[in-house]
Amino acid sequence: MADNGPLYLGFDLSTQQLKAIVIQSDLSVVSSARVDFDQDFGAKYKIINGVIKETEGQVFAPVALWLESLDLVLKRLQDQNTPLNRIRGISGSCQQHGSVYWGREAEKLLGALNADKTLVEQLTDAFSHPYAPNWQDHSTQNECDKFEETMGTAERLAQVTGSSAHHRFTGTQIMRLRRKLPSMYEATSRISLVSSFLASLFLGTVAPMDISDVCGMNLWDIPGNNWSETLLKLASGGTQEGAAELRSKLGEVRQDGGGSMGNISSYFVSKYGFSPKCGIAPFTGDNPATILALPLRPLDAIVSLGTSTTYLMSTPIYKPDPSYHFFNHPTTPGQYMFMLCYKNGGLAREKVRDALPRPAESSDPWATFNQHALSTPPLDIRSESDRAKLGLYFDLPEIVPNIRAGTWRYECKPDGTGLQESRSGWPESTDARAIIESQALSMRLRSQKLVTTPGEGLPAQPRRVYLVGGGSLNPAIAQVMGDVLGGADGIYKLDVGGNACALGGAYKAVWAFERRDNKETFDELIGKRWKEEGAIQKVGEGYKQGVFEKYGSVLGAFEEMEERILKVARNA
Ligand SMILES: Nc1ncnc2c1ncn2[C@@H]1O[C@H](COP(=O)(O)OP(=O)(O)O)[C@@H](O)[C@H]1O
Ligand SMILES: O=C(CO)[C@@H](O)[C@H](O)COP(=O)(O)O
Repeated sequence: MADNGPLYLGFDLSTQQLKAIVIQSDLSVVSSARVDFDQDFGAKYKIINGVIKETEGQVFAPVALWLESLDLVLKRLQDQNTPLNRIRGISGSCQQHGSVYWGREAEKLLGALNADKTLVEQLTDAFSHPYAPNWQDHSTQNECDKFEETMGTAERLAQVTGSSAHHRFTGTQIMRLRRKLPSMYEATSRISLVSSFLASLFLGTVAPMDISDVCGMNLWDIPGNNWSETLLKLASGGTQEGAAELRSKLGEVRQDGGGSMGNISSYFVSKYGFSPKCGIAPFTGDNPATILALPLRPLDAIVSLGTSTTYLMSTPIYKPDPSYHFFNHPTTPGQYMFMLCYKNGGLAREKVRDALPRPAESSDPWATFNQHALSTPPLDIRSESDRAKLGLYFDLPEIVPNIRAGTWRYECKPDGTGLQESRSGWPESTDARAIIESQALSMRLRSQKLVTTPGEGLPAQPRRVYLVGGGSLNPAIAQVMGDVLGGADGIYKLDVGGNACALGGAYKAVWAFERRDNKETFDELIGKRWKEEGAIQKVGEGYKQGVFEKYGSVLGAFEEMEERILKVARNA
């Protein structure tokens, strides 16, 4: 490593952990550290998988947990002798949709932090609410109905805000909390997204929201590039004054994803040795940051296998639909991020894994799951007379399709006809492949309009599929994902697969502070410095003629299965 060049720090504050990664201008990684919420603070904050679950479908995280985690992750970087004094810029990525409620003392407390004390000791009184609603929350069906009623249809709401109404979207969450906790809402001076909350700690003042992450609220009018007055009014009680008050709690939205919002707060200078000149770039959502972890080309897709599973593409075409999401691109005006998001990702796969016999204590906990996933043929069709097996494994109520928690097992002929619920079910060992197939079939179904043929004679599919997030470490998941989704050029994983969003945050910091004349685009700058070798690894063939088509034949049956279940099992 050059011993005097600038360094950049990227964070990822996601559901189950806080990660930090330090890189150089040439994008090489210098050091990284992480705090695992359950391992480090599980008992103290009574969290499971980073969150607390309550009645009515509420899911939230204690804000104090994140304050403690920030001090701890910085200490861990310091303990590795990371030269924090050389960090020129910081950015980061955070779980989307979560909201943090600041009280009237917030600015005063943020601006007067003393390095002899911890963040949690000094900032507990800065909040009007000690909890941040989490993206897994599903307590807001009433509010979702109102959002769609107010705009007329789900399609119209999606046209304006990039998404139809979603339980986890911040606008519906704010509307519910205002109804449930009016005095808390009244005592709130500002509302941050998780991304602008983390940026605020570093800035020492409440930071503006980010132009991409703001699209996860159902409040931002994407084509109009402004808050939707109609939706602000709805979320704040139906009056003009209420809308104005909410607008001021939300604050201005920063239009530029790059540049500096200001220098780092003196707390971090005194306590951890940061340079007082270190700048803070806008932080964004973890999914927008993931598409910044590598130069994405048209027809490339990213599948993020974290707590949630997401499917991401970058596109210049704004084509919203109630079954998926559009966000502004985090760095490039005129570009958009297409996203599918599933609640039933990593934890649902873990549940199937844990129903199988446990591998020996010392070996990979996924060994048995992987062995079954790889030894089961596609759709468990072993002979011509076999029927294809299709399942849905929803540990939590799903987002799209909007189906309650449950497990369903169906069968159909290999050509997709004759769909019926499986009478005898199937052994748990078959679930290992079936759950990965099911998650991938859902993504293929919903993204099919966005892909075209990547080469002559090839069916429409992504060019490359990049896997990131914790699950990308799993070779069996990579193989089955590729079988279903295709990927003419193969399936790849990022070498820092589990750290992709933190890396995207760090790349964003490099671009934010080093872009030429404030004009050079993210793709131009990162494209020149990013080297494929050492950054990604091919982990699967992707498109396999015959196999891809086999899954294509049952795609209609998969959709029909969802529709049938939806009719009887719509979320309460
Ligand atoms: N080898 C593995 N195989 C499959 N899944 C894994 C493996 N290692 C980690 N995971 C999954 O990764 C998930 C965490 O992913 P991560 O991207 O770090 O989560 P988040 O960013 O949501 O906190 C865990 O829930 C776990 O199921
Ligand atoms: O709700 C969404 C996206 O809409 C989730 O993707 C969250 O952003 C949390 O992500 P992970 O913790 O799974 O990374």
